[in-house]
Amino acid sequence: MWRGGSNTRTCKRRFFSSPTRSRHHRPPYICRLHSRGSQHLKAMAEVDHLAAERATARFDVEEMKVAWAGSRHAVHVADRMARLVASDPVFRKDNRTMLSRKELFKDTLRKAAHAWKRIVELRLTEEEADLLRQYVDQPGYVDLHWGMFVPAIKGQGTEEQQHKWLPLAYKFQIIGCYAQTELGHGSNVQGLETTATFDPKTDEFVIHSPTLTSSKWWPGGLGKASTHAVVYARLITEGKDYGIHGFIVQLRSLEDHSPLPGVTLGDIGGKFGSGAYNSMDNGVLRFDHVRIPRDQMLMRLSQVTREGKYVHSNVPKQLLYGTMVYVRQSIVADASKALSRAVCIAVRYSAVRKQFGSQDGGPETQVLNYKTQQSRLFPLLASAYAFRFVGDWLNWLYTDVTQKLEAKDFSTLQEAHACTAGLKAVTTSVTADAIEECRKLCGGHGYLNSSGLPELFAVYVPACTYEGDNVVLLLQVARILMKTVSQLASGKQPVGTMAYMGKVQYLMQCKSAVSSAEDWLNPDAIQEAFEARALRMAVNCAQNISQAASQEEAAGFYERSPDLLEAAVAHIQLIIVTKFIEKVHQEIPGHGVKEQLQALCNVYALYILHKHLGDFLATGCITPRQGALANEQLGKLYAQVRPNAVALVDAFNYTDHYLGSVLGRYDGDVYPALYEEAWKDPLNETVVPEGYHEYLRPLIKQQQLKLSRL
Ligand SMILES: CCCCCCCCCC/C=C\CCCCC/C=C/C(=O)SCCNC(=O)CCNC(=O)[C@H](O)C(C)(C)COP(=O)(O)OP(=O)(O)OC[C@H]1O[C@@H](n2cnc3c(N)ncnc32)[C@H](O)[C@@H]1OP(=O)(O)O
Ligand SMILES: Cc1cc2nc3c(=O)[nH]c(=O)nc-3n(C[C@H](O)[C@H](O)[C@H](O)COP(=O)(O)OP(=O)(O)OC[C@H]3O[C@@H](n4cnc5c(N)ncnc54)[C@H](O)[C@@H]3O)c2cc1C
Repeated sequence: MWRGGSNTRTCKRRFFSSPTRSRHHRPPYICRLHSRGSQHLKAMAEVDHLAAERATARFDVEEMKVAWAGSRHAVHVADRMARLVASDPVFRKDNRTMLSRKELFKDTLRKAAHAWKRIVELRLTEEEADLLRQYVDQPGYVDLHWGMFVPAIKGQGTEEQQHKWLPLAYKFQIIGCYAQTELGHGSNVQGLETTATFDPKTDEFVIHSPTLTSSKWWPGGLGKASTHAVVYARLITEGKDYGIHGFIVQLRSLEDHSPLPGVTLGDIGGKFGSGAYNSMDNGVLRFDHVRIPRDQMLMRLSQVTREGKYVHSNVPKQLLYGTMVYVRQSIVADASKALSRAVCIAVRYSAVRKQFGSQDGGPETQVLNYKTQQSRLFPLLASAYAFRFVGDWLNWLYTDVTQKLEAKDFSTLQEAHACTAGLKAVTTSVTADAIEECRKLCGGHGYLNSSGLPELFAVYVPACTYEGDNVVLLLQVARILMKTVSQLASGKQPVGTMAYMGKVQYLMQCKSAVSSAEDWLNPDAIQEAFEARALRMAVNCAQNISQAASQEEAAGFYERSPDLLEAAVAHIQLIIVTKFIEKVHQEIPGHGVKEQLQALCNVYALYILHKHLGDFLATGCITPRQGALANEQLGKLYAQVRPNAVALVDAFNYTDHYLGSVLGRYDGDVYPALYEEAWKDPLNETVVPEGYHEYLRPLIKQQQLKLSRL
């Protein structure tokens, strides 16, 4: 083993004591490896430091890959696309955090262009192309082009409008973004100020930014790349303000990319962290009476006639928010990806890392064997699987609602809104916190950029804000919960994910029958406790709001909003638990796969129960003794997960390129990688740093002079 410390220390001392080394030297450890020839390096690379961990797995990893990806086909396609990206030098990303903003942005343009070239050359399907872009793993204008601009036209454009604009977008003859948020308003969409005033004389809309706060602010891809935008503005015709509507507006010349007359635009500046979301050109945009033809108003939901008459189709006006619902749904699926990446890094590294516990010169303890490490890490592993399955279900729900909308059935619109908003809020908040927890689980090395975790955190954390601030979205769920509770008295039966509220008589007074730790393995016991908790919290809020008799209902809601948030979270956690339980009830092929998922499902549910024990106790759903039994069972489940942990993260099937982490390497050969990575830092290009002669030497000399005078 290379870790015969003394050699390394000698090399290091010699290296640091040599002031005359040339630029781009290699560190002595690496030289030593090279002097032994590439054969030795190859042998080193082939060592699987995690082989022993993989050997203890009690299930078929290949079949778990299928369960995770959704189908054998999905595993196969994802595998092909991940390898295609990993083997292409243009998609290199290990230097990303060292690039300046300008270099990073150019690198993003280059990657996007190259990805498109490969998609066309290889005639990739839409599914393959989406995966390829995902594995390129660098936020950029294409995300908004495909993710919001195209869906906005599809969802809100008429057939003629789709016919005109979509082929241009599909072939990248135009590049589009989604320009909704303004400097003064993001959450409050109805408060947007940009105006689109119809001029019947010319059959045009005049798009204008009347105030500083009406400047569009944040849209991704707007700053530097987009030629067009779907702009949300207040529609004014015949002197009347009809509220927010979408318009397709050209922003830049298709010849030289310069802004069109009346358009002022640019990038809004650097963002949190190195690399990360700085590859995206989030932009600012102002209009000075910019004219567009009337037929560039997205007219599927409402129209303005040639004469300037406003006509609203007989559909709910909230369909205007359809693009946001679509993206919120995809963000839930993305949460499981980001979370599983972080967990994969932390689990593999925790199996490699050893601290303390050596007896008689024997090996030290793998940190993964510490119960505290397990109790912090395994719930996150379980959450990654939970979010994956609830994401699949949400995708089904979204497709189902879309089909119903096509048939003018709007009955499930509220359910789609509540589920997408609530699940987006809970999964992104948990994932952002979990990435940070994984960083801590990796100790000091987790703080290095080369661990991949700082960048993953920085790129992920805005997910708690974009597509709806999580608190604002949870309050939407709470409002729907309150509406549902208020309708119970009239005998209206709740449907979909609210259906459990129909069992109000039972759930308000039921007592958990759990009397041993093993009883908590019964899914019915879990389901009942979660349903009772969620319902009782919602009913308590409703009672508190109505008891504030002197107040208007809205004022009561406002007063009680912190409690309402918690009630909304309880409802969403119930959905996640329910969908996980439903998943493990299905037939799942593969030796031991179902058993592992069952264990993870129980970990997820009992961890939430333990974490929110106060809710369960305060609402009287369980007793303190039952709470303690749940915790006892949780400990047993962690022991069950332990031998399978590495294989459970292998099942995510991530390439080392996609993970982008020296700590999460598949082969677990962490230390040489960490060591080599350090030398790549630009600061190590010279042994004596720039600035030495200007600042360090004079300081040291001055101090020496002072001392010599004493
Ligand atoms: C290392 C590198 C790794 C890289 C990879 C890491 C992974 C990264 C993953 C990336 C994934 C995706 C990338 C995405 C890019 C993000 C780009 C971001 C884009 C944006 O942010 S776009 C802007 C989004 N803006 C918002 O979300 C605004 C939020 N506000 C609102 O939605 C609304 O204003 C509101 C809902 C809060 C309030 O609306 P309002 O009209 O005022 O009405 P209310 O009075 O509250 O409600 C009225 C009724 O309408 C119902 N309602 C509200 N919304 C909807 C809806 N969407 N659908 C259906 N019904 C709705 C509401 O329930 C009320 O009903 P009621 O009258 O009570 O019956
Ligand atoms: C990285 C990134 C990319 C983005 N991309 C786009 C894009 O492509 N296109 C686009 O149009 N927009 C985009 N946005 C904007 C984004 O959608 C908004 O920032 C988001 O919707 C939040 O709105 P806000 O900034 O107005 O927050 P605010 O609403 O100002 O939030 C500030 C605080 O007020 C609280 N708050 C607000 N309202 C309430 C309430 N009613 N009750 C209780 N608390 C409340 C919030 O919880 C938060 O704590 C992006 C944002 C980011 C960060």
